[in-house]
Amino acid sequence: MSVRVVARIRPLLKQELDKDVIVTSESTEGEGTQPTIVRIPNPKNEAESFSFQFSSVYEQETTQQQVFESEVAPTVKHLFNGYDTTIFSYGPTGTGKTHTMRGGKSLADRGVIPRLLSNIYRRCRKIEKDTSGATHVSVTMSYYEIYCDRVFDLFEPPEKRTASGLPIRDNHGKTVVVGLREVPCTTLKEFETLYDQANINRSTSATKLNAHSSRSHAILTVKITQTTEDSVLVSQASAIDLAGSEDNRRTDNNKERMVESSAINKSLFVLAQCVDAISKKQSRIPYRESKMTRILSLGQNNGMTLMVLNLAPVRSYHMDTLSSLNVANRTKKIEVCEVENEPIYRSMVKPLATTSLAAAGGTLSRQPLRPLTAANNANLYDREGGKKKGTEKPAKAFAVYSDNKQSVSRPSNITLQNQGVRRAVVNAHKRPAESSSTFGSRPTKTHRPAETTMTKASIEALIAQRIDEKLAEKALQDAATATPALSAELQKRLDELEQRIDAKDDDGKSPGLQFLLMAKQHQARGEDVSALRMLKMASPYFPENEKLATKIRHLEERIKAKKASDTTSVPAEQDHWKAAPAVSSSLMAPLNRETKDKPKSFAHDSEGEDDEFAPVPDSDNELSYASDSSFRYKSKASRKPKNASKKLPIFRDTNDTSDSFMPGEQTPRTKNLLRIINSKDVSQIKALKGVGVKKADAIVACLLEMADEEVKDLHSLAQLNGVGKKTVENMRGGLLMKYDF
Ligand SMILES: Nc1ncnc2c1ncn2[C@@H]1O[C@H](COP(=O)(O)OP(=O)(O)OP(=O)(O)O)[C@@H](O)[C@H]1O
Repeated sequence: MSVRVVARIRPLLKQELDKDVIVTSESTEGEGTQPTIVRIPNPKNEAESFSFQFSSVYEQETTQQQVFESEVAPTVKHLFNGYDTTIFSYGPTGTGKTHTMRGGKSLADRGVIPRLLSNIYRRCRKIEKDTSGATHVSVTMSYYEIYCDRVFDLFEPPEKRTASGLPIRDNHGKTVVVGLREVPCTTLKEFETLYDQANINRSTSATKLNAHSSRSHAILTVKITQTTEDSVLVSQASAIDLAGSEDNRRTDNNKERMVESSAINKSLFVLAQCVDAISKKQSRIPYRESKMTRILSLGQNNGMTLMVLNLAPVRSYHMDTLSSLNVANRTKKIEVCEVENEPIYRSMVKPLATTSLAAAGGTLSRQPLRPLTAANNANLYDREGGKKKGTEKPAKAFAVYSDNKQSVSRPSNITLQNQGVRRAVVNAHKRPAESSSTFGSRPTKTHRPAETTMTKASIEALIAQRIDEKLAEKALQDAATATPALSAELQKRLDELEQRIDAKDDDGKSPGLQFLLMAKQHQARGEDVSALRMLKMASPYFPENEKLATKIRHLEERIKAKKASDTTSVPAEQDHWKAAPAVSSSLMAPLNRETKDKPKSFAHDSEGEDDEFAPVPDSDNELSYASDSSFRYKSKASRKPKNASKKLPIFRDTNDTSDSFMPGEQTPRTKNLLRIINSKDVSQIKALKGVGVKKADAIVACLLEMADEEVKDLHSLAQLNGVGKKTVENMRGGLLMKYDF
């Protein structure tokens, strides 16, 4: 299933005015229903607006309790059934991330974390009571921050910190923080004391944009261990309060804050890159470029993931809000494996490892994945407030044993990294049950629950094997369609640099090197504007470094020269972090324009800031990181429709002789229709003539399957499942003629 993304718009702060509110919510199902759309004006043309659809949108007046009850409480049941959950808040500085996660001191103000713990303890007591003490539930937690790309244990007082922080390591595909304390915590009261104390240790400072700005990402991991006479089940909840992105043109940050801010922005920038790379199924996901992304492992982590996108409603956040909406919009497309942790039978418990797991949490290694369970649970996250059919924990499909993992050679042509499904496949291959060489590696009969028979086990093993085969097939297909990797030579150089950085990292010597690495990577891909940004972020770490200053100067000059020579198309390279909204520009907004606006123009019209935010692309696809040219808005005239055919001018209006399938000959009406389709926004698409909810859903499903492909012309549109020529004519006919100028 995908990451669930919800947006929360915070109320106005004292100094903010009603007249400056630009972010609003809407519901698709009519008045009184839960909004799902965030609407915000196009900064280039306020007569237009962009809409972004999420699973839920919480308006200004939403209480802490409402957010918790709707989003987090339903996950607790699954947590106790053995599923891991990750909840993280994301958004610009001062938008309410800490308020959402931690909240205030009063009962009503308590945020997601204290409420979650309160819920967990209540459930612990209930389980113990219901089983008359036969099940014992223990809760332990770790809490740490990533400050300037260094990891610090928040349960340790600051004076005990080493300058370089705690090292992180990869451990069988999981990121672990070495030496992190894992503290038992038996009551809510104990938790509150610990948590409050730890939060004092967290790095916060006053900035111009937030009097109590978090200067670090904070990760709380709660591990729940349910022990019965013969089994141990471990699951964990991770709650992550990310630091907010900062536009340093607005912060007036001093040098110290600037260094923090660079580190925050860099890690969030990498997160945005990871999100983009995952959603484009690229073979290289840049997780390693920041500790936060290594730990968060979006798309790699199993279990349920909830992203709360925090937004400020006012104009001063306009660009930051758009950037965050854009990233969140991509995040919702990330698929995560929903895998249930399996109980470990007590006779099989292994000795505890010496390191604490970070994102993986805990000292027990996770059990082998169970593809069948994962498949069964695809719809587990019940959002409709009740039990969905089939959302109950599925009956165990086959007996569960904690065997020693066997090393099985990986299929050579499957990329193992970064793909939840692929990892599931590989892990599945490690499952002893699936080994074709009988069940010899299974525990001996004395280790098994008495009621399990060999026949049943073999049937289950067969079923599991078939499922694994199917998953392997899918992984192979994915691998085949993945974007080609960087050249081997370039990749090698980047890897070497990464290793050097890793080595220095542990000494805490040079986080600035990481910016340089990223600058190099961007330059290698020809992304000069992003490279420049990275070099500038690196510069506080290398004050008075002439070479770096010269490099920055040269790059600036090159970008300027490029702009000058490129006046027809829009030369602005999209900065990933500041990326302009790639989504659904509103259908209604252009239609509602009262002024005689020209059709939306993406022409580059100014220097400076606009460079970063300038043009609003028609779709996600144009926000590619692949090359400089991919950041440009190609004039539509220069686009080659995929299946262009000169012989098919079938969708011409009688008054429109120019519209055909040839590049450059589409009328504004056709362009508008394609823009609406490519927005993948169900609410817009269903508003087209002759398209209902069902058809709109089918179209969006088709588009999602096409991954990065856009529908480039009417002919391609007519090829989509359930569309056809007539529907296209209807859709197009229903759009106002005023676009045909
Ligand atoms: N839903 C809300 N209701 C009331 N006040 C809120 C709400 N959300 C945020 N605030 C207030 O807005 C201010 C900024 O919130 P907060 O510190 O949580 O932002 P943040 O996103 O965590 O910022 P940073 O990234 O700088 O840490 C605080 O004064 C907070 O109390």
